[in-house]
Amino acid sequence: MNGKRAAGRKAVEEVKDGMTIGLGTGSTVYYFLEALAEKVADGFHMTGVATSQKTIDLAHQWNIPMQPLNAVKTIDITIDGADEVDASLNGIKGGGGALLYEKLVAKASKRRIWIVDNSKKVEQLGAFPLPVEVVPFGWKQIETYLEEKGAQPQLRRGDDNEPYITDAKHYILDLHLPSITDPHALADELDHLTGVVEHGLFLNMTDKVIIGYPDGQTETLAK
Ligand SMILES: O=C[C@H](O)[C@H](O)[C@H](O)COP(=O)(O)O
Repeated sequence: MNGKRAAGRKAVEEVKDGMTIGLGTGSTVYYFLEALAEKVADGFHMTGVATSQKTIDLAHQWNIPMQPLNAVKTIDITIDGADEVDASLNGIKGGGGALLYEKLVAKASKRRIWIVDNSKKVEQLGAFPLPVEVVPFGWKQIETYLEEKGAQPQLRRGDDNEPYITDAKHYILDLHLPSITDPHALADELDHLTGVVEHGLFLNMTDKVIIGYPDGQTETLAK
């Protein structure tokens, strides 16, 4: 068993019959969805709200009942992955490009749980490139500004070498920062930058982190 699978399958214990469940994105969430689909096949009732087209596709494939975010009043719990998480349970997300919808779903959720393997645990955020979602119009201006700030932005590209396009039709600049000493100050700056739609700093946005280990064990960090 790998750590991602251990964390993904453990998270299924957090969901209860009748819940509206936010469904994150990524290779760890894949295992959660797989386990959830098994429960649904056994008669478990739930409504899923996806954070990406990839997750919608998987949910449809596995007969997980879904509704769009606009169709639900509130989300009971969201299970999502993360690219890095520190001891204060702050994290970087968006390695898979889903940060905008993930943040919207997280904000609409009463409880939020991240599932990660042990490689994602860090002392300080920033080794993982920080995704910043920007509008395509004038993205070069934002790149230049961030370059001058020393953030080493790099336009994310797809396999075809064309700019990667998010589900909301934006671009992503990945920032290569040496480390993030003050995530709150950086988040504040990015929040106020014209043309930036969202960034991958998720601060105070999870209640619990389930960490999976290669031997199949899990560890839980909670606030
Ligand atoms: O945009 C993608 C999400 O934030 C993912 O949850 C994150 O990148 C972790 O993905 P994975 O579980 O594949 O490492």
